[in-house]
Amino acid sequence: MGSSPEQSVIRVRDLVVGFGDQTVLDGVSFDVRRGEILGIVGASGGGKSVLLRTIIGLIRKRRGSITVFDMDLDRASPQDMQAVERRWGILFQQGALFSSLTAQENVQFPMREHLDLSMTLLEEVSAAKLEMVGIGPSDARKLPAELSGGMVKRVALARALALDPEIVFLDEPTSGLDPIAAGEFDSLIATLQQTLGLTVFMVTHDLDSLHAVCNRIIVLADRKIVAAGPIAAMLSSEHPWVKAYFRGKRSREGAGTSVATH
Ligand SMILES: Nc1ncnc2c1ncn2[C@@H]1O[C@H](COP(=O)(O)OP(=O)(O)OP(=O)(O)O)[C@@H](O)[C@H]1O
Repeated sequence: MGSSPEQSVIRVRDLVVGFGDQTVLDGVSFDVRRGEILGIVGASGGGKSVLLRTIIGLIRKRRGSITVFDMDLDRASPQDMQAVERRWGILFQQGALFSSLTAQENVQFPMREHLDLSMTLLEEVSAAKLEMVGIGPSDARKLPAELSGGMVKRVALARALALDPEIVFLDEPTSGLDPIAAGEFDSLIATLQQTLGLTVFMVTHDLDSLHAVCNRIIVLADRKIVAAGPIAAMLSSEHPWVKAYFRGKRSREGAGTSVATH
């Protein structure tokens, strides 16, 4: 097929993923546009993480195509794949830092693997990445176990940004954070997206994140995409799950509060 519009950095078409008898995603198609923050929501166990992990190649799909930076991943050679992987960063659900390495060493890890930097430069660049996410020099020397949950997420984000990626994949980045820390993390993501021009693919349950930072939202239900669009489209959707999620009792609407961003 011909090439896609330039601004689509990820193109997923007719994706089918399953395990044994279970079909988790059944004919999912969507685009991620350059520079947007796309939120993925859906019921617990509905396949959000599976979708993320399939795109990055950790889960094998049954059918469909995934194109990243105009490269059909099925046709990518190992070298092509390596080149694509260098252009994305990933923040896994629990942060997934190496427990025996300090925060700064964790950030240096992908740099050591992919870049040929002197020790001095490695120190400087990793310190700058940590600074960017609000981690100062004394915390940079701590092990993950000595950091708070919010700090671990920040360090994991710095590590995801280590190679200056164009896309970052975030799997529930604010889960486990108190509302203030979650709000700070959201602001950080929005700021980084604006200053670095990142494209962000974010799996989340966090309604505040969806309201505050996502340009567009995709809703997964019954193995398919049942709604896609900005928050306004979610608030006016009549799909039962979308309605319950965005306008139900636990939503801002349901709680009777006005929509405010911070
Ligand atoms: N490696 C695997 N092997 C077998 N089944 C799996 C595997 N990974 C995920 N699943 C199944 O796929 C389904 C979707 O899981 P997934 O983790 O994507 O849900 P989710 O939408 O991210 O949920 P949550 O919001 O609770 O994190 C679940 O039924 C899960 O048990």
